[in-house]
Amino acid sequence: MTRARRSVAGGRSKRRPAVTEDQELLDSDHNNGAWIHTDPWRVLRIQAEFVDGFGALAELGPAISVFGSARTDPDDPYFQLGQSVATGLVNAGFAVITGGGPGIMEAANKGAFKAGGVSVGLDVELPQETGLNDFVNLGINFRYFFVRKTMFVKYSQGFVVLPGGYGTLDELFEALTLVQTGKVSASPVVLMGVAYWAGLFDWLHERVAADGNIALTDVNLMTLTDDVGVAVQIMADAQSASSL
Ligand SMILES: C/C(=C\CNc1ncnc2c1ncn2[C@@H]1O[C@H](COP(=O)(O)O)[C@@H](O)[C@H]1O)CO
Repeated sequence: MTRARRSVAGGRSKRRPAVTEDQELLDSDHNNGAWIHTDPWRVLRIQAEFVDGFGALAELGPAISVFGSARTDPDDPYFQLGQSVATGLVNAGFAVITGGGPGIMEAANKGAFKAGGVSVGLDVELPQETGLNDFVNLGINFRYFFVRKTMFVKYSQGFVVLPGGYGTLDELFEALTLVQTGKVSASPVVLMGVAYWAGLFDWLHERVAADGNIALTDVNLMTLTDDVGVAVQIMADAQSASSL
């Protein structure tokens, strides 16, 4: 499979930025108030990222986003799980979308790539940026986190979430919030790594739902499984149901 690597931001160097574009936008005291003049123009750059992202992904077809830790080693069992579920998703006719970085992202891209599928990496400018992993065949570089997050949601029909930290939790809860509030049509969310997620799942049941802050149906937006076949079948069933 040929590799199409695109940079939404254009020919940026691979040097680590001292200050990222997100930081310049979000730190309001940055640049001694120069933002008063630069932010209105920054909107055009943000707009261009949306345009380029939409252009690159418009014809992707059915796809599943796989989220998980950037720090998982290739010899970790969760790396193997991420690779296997991505292979299963490709065999079921899905493209696989990740953040394009190391760890679980690389595992999922590897599984998709080696299965001959479309392996998307949505990379983002970070101070500790590592660049796209070697198993991405449709790669896009974003400067703005929120633009990139829009792409995960807009071009995925479901989400598979493996163990991870704040980044993964942010992506998981964004997907859940959008489904819960009806901002996107019901999309399956599968958590893989039952031992890892069980504590969170129990807390959501026993504390968050019990206190009335979410409904039990909100907890049930997620399925916990370690079984690749089950995860893939959930995505395939949802896809068939949505195309009826
Ligand atoms: C931390 C290291 C590299 C970071 N590189 C990343 N590249 C692309 N996407 C990333 C990166 N780090 C986080 N993400 C996104 O968040 C999720 C993982 O975050 P977590 O905090 O590690 O759980 C992941 O799904 C990405 O979308 C050097 O090791």
